[in-house]
Order: sequence, then C-alpha cells, then structure tokens
Amino acid sequence: MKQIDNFIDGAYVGGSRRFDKRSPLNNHIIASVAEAGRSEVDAAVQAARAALAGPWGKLAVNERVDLLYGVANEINRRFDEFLEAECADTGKPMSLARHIDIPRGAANFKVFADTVKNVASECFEMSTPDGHGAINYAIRRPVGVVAVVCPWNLPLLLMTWKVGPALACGNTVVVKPSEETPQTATLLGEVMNAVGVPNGVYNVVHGFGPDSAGEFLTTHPGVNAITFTGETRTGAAIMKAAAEGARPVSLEMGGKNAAIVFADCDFDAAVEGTLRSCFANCGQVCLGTERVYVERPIFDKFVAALKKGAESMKLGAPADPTTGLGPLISREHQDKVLSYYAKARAEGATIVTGGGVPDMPGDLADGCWVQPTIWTGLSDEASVCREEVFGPCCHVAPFDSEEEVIRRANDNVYGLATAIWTTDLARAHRVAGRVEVGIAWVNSWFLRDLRTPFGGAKQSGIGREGGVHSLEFYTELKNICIKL
Ligand SMILES: NC(=O)C1=CN([C@@H]2O[C@H](COP(=O)(O)OP(=O)(O)OC[C@H]3O[C@@H](n4cnc5c(N)ncnc54)[C@H](O)[C@@H]3O)[C@@H](O)[C@H]2O)C=CC1
Ligand SMILES: O=C(O)/C=C/C=C(\O)C(=O)O
Repeated sequence: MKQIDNFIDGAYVGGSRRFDKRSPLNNHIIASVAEAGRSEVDAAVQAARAALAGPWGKLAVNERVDLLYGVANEINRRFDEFLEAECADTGKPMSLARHIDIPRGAANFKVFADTVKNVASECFEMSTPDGHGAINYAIRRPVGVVAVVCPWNLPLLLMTWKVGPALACGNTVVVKPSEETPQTATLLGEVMNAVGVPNGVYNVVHGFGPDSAGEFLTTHPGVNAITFTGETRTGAAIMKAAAEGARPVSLEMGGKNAAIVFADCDFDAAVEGTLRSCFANCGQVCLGTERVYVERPIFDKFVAALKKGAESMKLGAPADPTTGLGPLISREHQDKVLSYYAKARAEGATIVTGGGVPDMPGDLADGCWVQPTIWTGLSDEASVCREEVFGPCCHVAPFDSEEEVIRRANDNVYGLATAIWTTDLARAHRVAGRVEVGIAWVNSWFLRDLRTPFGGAKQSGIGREGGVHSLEFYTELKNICIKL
C-alpha cells in the first residue's frame, strides 16, 4: 500500500496520525496518508515564511519564470505518473484526465509564468503647485505565504490553478489537498525538488477540514492570504477564519448552473455540449449543468436525445478506453447524491433515465457508482432544481420566452456559469449579458482561455482568478510617488 506523507521544507515527513485513502472504484484501501497536526502545519507555514526571506525571495522575475517552465516540463515528462495517481484517487476515466486534468496541471504554470513576464505596471504623471510635478508608478510585491485549500473533483488542475500564479508572483504556498485526493499534490513536491525550486516554497499538509489540517492552516497567523475552491458553506467558514488578521480570501464555490437551449440552436451541438456539461467527471464539476431549460418546440426531441446520449455512456474503470463515466469520489458523496435521487422521486419527478445504482461487475460492485440520471416534470422549487447535487444528473424543463428563461435561470442563490445554445447572435449577447453568473458560455461549455477572469457571482464566489486577474489577489500593488 502507498504511504503518502506531508511535504514540508523540501522533505517528506509524517504526521500526528494517519488516515486511509480508499479507491472510489471498489472501496479498497489504496494508501495510508499522514495527517498533519498543528505542529506539522506550523512547520509548513514557518518553512514557507523562511523561504520568502531566502533565495526564492531574491530571484528576478525571469529566474522564477524559468523555474515554473521547468515545473511544467517536469509534469509533462512524468505525465503517466500523474495520470495514474489522479485516476487512482478519483476513479475518473484516463481518457478525461489525459486531456484535461494533467495537461492543465502543466499549463497552469506556463500561463502564469508568461503573465508575470509580460504584465506592465501603471504610471501617472501629475502636476504639483511648485510646477515641478511628480510621477506615480505602481509595483507588485508578493502577498507572502498563501494557504491553498483544494477540493477533490479536479485535484491537480484546481490546485495548480492557484499554486501557478501564487509562485509566479513570488509567494510561497502551503497546500491542503482534499483528504480524498492526496496523491498528485504530493507528487508535485518531487517535481519542485527536481527542478530546483528552493525548499519551503511549496509545502503540502494532508488532513481534513475542521479540527484538522484545513482549520489549522486557515487559522494560522503566519498565513497572509487564503485561496479556496469547494463548497459554499466551507468557503464561509474560511472567510470567518480569515477575518482574524483581516486576511484576503479568494473563494470559488458551488453552483447550480443552468443550460438554456433555444429552438434555433444547432441541435446536435447543443445535445453533445449539454451531455458533457451534465455528465463529464460524473457531474462533479462546479461549472456543470444541473438545470436544463429547453424552448418548448424542441423540448420532447431534446429530452429524447439527452436520454439516448446518457444511456450510451459506459460506466467503468479508468484504464478502459471505452469508459465514459467513473464512480463518484466516495461512499459519503454517493450517499449524498442518492439522497437527491430519492428526493426527486419523492417530489414527483418523471425519471427519464437512471435514478439508482448500476450493476457493476466483480469488485466494482462495491464502488461508489450511480447511474447518469435525467428528470423532468418538477417545479423550479424542487430540491434537485435548487440545491447543488454535484452528481451526474439534471432536470430538464420547457420554457416559452427569453424573458421567462432568464428570470428562472437567475432565480437561485448561486451564480457560477451558464451555457446558452442559440444561433441568434443578438439573442446570445442579450442573454449572456443578463444571466447573473461569472462565466457565460455561448454554444460551448468549459472552453477555457486561462487569461480570462474566472469565478462566481452571488454565493458562487468572491474574486476572480485567471490571467492578470490572479495578480490582483496574489500581489500587493504598491504606488510609489516621486516628487520631481
Ligand atoms: N468545486 C466545487 O464547487 C466543489 C464543490 N463540492 C461540493 O461540496 C460538497 C462537499 O465536498 P467536500 O470535499 O467535503 O468539500 P469541502 O468544501 O468541504 O472541502 C474542500 C476542501 O476544504 C477543506 N475544508 C473543509 N472544511 C474546512 C474548514 N472548516 N477549514 C478549512 N478547510 C476546510 C477540505 O478538507 C477540502 O480540502 C460536495 O458534495 C459538493 O457538493 C465539492 C468539491 C468541489
Ligand atoms: O478550469 C478551471 O480553472 C476550473 C474548473 C472547474 C472548477 O473550478 C470546479 O469544478 O471546481
């Protein structure tokens, strides 16, 4: 069985106790993970503070950029190890992780290396009463030690989405991966050492949230800023922790995203895109669609096409190239998703397909599987139409007008993403402009340009990351005013 340790000051170290990591495929224990107690978290934060004052803090931007390019290249060189580790922890199909998770792990370092290399700073000349004038210019400095608290759905992708810009800006980090997915963050420690990132710049502490590494890290006074992706309730707890010391937070949280399908859409593209947005990564993507609104003239045809698509998805093990869908992350999450399947039944949903646990062969029968599920017939007030399920499921409802569908799409506490399917360009602009979200896709889903602002409106988030927007969080902008 694998032994997974904390990574502190460039070395692998144990913890106060250990916990088991189980495979979502069959619930077998696959690793023993060292849980960081207060002392390990403290050591990680101290190492990160010391590294700020060491050689890392003295590097020129181009030297940091070279190191980050080195990290990206080393991830690519060890691509298969990262792939194995990510798929072992999550059970996700290798075909998915090969195209999304691992390449994005490398890209997240390159993109932010390029950003800091190319970003200019602002300068304002001003007049003064003595006629000599003054010049203001702004420079960026790292915020210091950044705590990076991560979820389990896209572990390497989401962790490096924060570590990449944090390091590019000259900070040091202490990462708390999800207890469900400890492997790739740990492997990244080897990469950091191999390419010569100084000790203490990248640290990893394993464990849980409350009364464990998550809480110890986010309440640690040596942490200067906290960035988090995960559930909205957890984000709120982290905000409270950050209030002590008035530390900045960047929060990317839950969603209850709508897809809006107009009758004039490219039908096949809308079906294919909606299937992906509902079911990719077994529905465990914060940007995923769980509410589908379809204009009435194509409603029946669209539901039939979605049903056909969902029923053609093969559930299976990661390495099988025919696998379209893996299991959910854990027994606990399977129970949560199945409780929503039961609620939908109890609230009177028509089950178009799915709604239960599939028969899986051999020891996969003990895994955390659920069927891809489509419902119709519920009101917008039903639990599965209001609350984030985070599973492979959606409710499909008809609509009759643009005004109506915008109102219904916006009638939710979350505001992360919307996918709009139409061939009417003017309508696309109108609807995209009015949906209350951080990201609106037209005729696509999860099409990501890493230079663009990324984050959620309403209870889906605070702040934006991506491109220069990440610099707003990971640097202190300082104005220098020179009187001439
Ligand atoms: N990207 C997203 O929007 C995600 C949403 N979720 C949703 O959240 C639900 C619960 O999943 P979890 O992994 O338990 O999400 P979570 O939000 O509880 O956990 C995310 C991370 O925060 C840490 N954490 C938890 N409580 C903490 C605290 N008080 N202080 C500091 N760190 C803390 C966890 O250990 C983990 O590393 C899922 O069922 C799903 O609905 C889960 C993962 C990602
Ligand atoms: O592309 C990204 O940077 C992020 C994608 C997905 C999430 O943030 C999520 O599922 O939490």
